[in-house]
Amino acid sequence: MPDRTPTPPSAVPRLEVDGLTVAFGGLLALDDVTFDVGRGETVALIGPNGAGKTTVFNAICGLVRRRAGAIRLDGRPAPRTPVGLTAAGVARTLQGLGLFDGMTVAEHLLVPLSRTARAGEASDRIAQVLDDLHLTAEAARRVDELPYPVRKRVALARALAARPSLLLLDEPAGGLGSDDIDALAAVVRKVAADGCSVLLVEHHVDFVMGLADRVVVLDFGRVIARGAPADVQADPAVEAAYLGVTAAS
Ligand SMILES: Nc1ncnc2c1ncn2[C@@H]1O[C@H](COP(=O)(O)OP(=O)(O)OP(=O)(O)O)[C@@H](O)[C@H]1O
Repeated sequence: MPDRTPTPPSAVPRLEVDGLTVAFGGLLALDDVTFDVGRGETVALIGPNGAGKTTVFNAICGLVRRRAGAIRLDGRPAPRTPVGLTAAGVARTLQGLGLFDGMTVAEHLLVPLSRTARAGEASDRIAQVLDDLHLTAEAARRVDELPYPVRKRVALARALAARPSLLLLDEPAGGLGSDDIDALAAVVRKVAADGCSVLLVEHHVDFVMGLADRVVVLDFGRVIARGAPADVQADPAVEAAYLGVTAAS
């Protein structure tokens, strides 16, 4: 008898990247990359410069053409447009932050809410996110007047404003000091505890190992290791390709 037991919804990963292959001309930037992120899970994608981490994000967001492979959200093909991805609960931060000089902190948070939330709901949500990210005092400040660590918090706050259920974080700890990194880790832990899935690209090894439930290691576009942080850290192939380099630099 075939097993007709329906798969419980919680068993379907929030994000599946399945056999993802991306080429830029003759360069194979991603070669058959497969991993998933469960609900409320934090998965880190690490690897040396040029390994293909940002290209994974760009493929998930429909910004690069796939040569092969599938990307699924809750078991269904992921939308490939920004509007479709936002509607599907996906939010992303960028390495370059992507903030708009001249706009205030609060105005940045209004952007992702303007399509969906009613006015009262939007202002309540903005107040909540500003509070969560310790940005209330800066709400009316122009972002170009703020120091870099605060600008980074604004970029994260904007990504969180619409309550994403999948958050893609591109080097969130880059350029931050240890106090800001600890505060960031606390925010990400809370977001994940509330059920949001997090995919994290990051070079800061201590931050990754302390935060991620699982780690996927890329090198030259291929997955060379995956598993619990301690197992990945102890993997000789990872040491040779990445962590040894990081430790020495
Ligand atoms: N638009 C593009 N056109 C051509 N080559 C590209 C493009 N984007 C990325 N690449 C190349 O694809 C490879 C993977 O780049 P990617 O930026 O994804 O690496 P990464 O792991 O994110 O690196 P880093 O840690 O430095 O951000 C690199 O060799 C890069 O030069």
